Amino acid sequence: MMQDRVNYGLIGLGTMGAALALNIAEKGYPIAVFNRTGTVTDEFIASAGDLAPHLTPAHSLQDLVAAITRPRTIILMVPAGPVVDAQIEALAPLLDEGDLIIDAGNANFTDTERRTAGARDAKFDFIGIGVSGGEEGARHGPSIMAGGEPAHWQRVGPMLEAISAKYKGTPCAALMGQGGAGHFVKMVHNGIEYADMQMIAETYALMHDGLGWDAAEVAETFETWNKGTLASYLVEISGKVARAVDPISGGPMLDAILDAAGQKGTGRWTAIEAQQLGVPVPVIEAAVAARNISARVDTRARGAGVFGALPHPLAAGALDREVIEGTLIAGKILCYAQGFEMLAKAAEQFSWSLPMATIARIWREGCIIRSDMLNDMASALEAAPDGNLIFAEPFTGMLRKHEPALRRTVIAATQAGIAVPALSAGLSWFDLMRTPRMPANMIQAQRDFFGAHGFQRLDGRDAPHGPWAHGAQG
Ligand SMILES: NC(=O)C1=CN([C@@H]2O[C@H](COP(=O)(O)OP(=O)(O)OC[C@H]3O[C@@H](n4cnc5c(N)ncnc54)[C@H](OP(=O)(O)O)[C@@H]3O)[C@@H](O)[C@H]2O)C=CC1
Ligand SMILES: O=C(CO)[C@H](O)[C@H](O)COP(=O)(O)O
Repeated sequence: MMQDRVNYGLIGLGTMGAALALNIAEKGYPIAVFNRTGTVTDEFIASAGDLAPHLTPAHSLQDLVAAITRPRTIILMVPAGPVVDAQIEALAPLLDEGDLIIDAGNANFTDTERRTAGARDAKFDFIGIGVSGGEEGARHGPSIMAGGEPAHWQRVGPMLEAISAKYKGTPCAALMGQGGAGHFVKMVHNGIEYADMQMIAETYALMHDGLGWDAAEVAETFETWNKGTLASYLVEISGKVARAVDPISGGPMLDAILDAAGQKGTGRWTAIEAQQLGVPVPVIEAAVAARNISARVDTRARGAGVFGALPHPLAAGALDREVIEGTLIAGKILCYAQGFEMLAKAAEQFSWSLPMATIARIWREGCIIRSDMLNDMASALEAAPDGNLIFAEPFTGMLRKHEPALRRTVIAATQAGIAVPALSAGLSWFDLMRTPRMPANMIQAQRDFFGAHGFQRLDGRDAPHGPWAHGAQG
């Protein structure tokens, strides 16, 4: 049998790497694979079935590099951070001119910028790509947000498009821009993912704790919503999750799961970068904070003991399924508007020409935040790439329609002590976005009082300081 010509290699046969390697091999790109723990490689090949002939196992980095024909393209699918640096360092002496390392994990974009710059002095190239879709997506078609130069995209774009998800035949993979652009977009994707998940979880609390619905009613609600405006992967899986039965207790699976959300960092990075850019993304920030609070299980139990446990049931007739659906629709629009505004600001700050409409398009399939709404978002961003989605139809009209539901929900939830931090952060942001005169005049006066920072007058007259300036303290 003729040997496959292998141009690709992959390091890290964990959840994502194994699935991605099979996807790549299946799409006609034979690939050599290496994993730190060699038995994992052997088990991977043994279970690869028909694809095994297109997968070349390697048990050392030297073997991996030797198995790949030049110019080599080697994909890293290992934990973000120092592990990526260690892999690059170990690979560097083995590589030749024109070889390319692709970090496909969830790297912090600043690391990708640093590594890209470092590779300029080396003989190999380096790019970072964001991959979303979990294990299933990696295996059958993820959404891919690539960083790098156009020449890199020319080189690996056809393979990335081939393995990506397709939305009505269009590949959900695209070049975002130079350096860390791909990983930045993936980071914001994950920030939105945190917010979307948190808002869904808040609606679950309203139904479960507030209205006292059982798991079947909650599941049926998510299933119904998934047939309408909210149709999305996260609402779909929430229905499946709510319907799942714990094989041990026989009760709802959700009732058996500890209420402490994990996180690997991408949501937190989104909030940090948003602050650095001066872009308000309060829904995402609230979602990150809610995960942090969820992890403080003991403190919450102490708080319940000292101050009385919450939540209480909702007042009779306070909310129903339609109102909560409208609430989630409004919250989702507000959160995506914040995420896209952050991307537009980053493009300006980092001199990236982020393809805003394309980002919405490649998120329509394959990724965790895929949803029907992204189709209209792509059209709106096509017309106004720098525009805030709340000012674009159909979202302006949808917000007008669903704002009363969001407000009613936040009021009812607050009265019952059902915390809805992401939904209420969305509402406050929306309220501020339509408040011509904020109380920031008080802040300006305070700043001038204690620090002689000055302010502008509404009437345009010169007024470097207020009448308190002479007695300013501190
Ligand atoms: N899981 C998901 O849904 C998604 C994950 N990602 C990102 O993809 C990357 C991989 O994630 P995932 O597949 O879930 O992770 P896993 O934990 O499933 O796999 C990690 C892989 O990295 C290897 N590895 C771990 N530590 C080292 C090390 N010090 N040196 C060399 N190899 C090491 C492991 O090898 P060994 O078998 O020897 O332990 C394993 O192959 C991460 O950056 C993650 O954030 C991106 C999108 C979705
Ligand atoms: O990138 C992903 C999905 O898009 C990964 O699943 C990531 O791990 C999710 O983030 P976290 O673990 O912080 O919830």
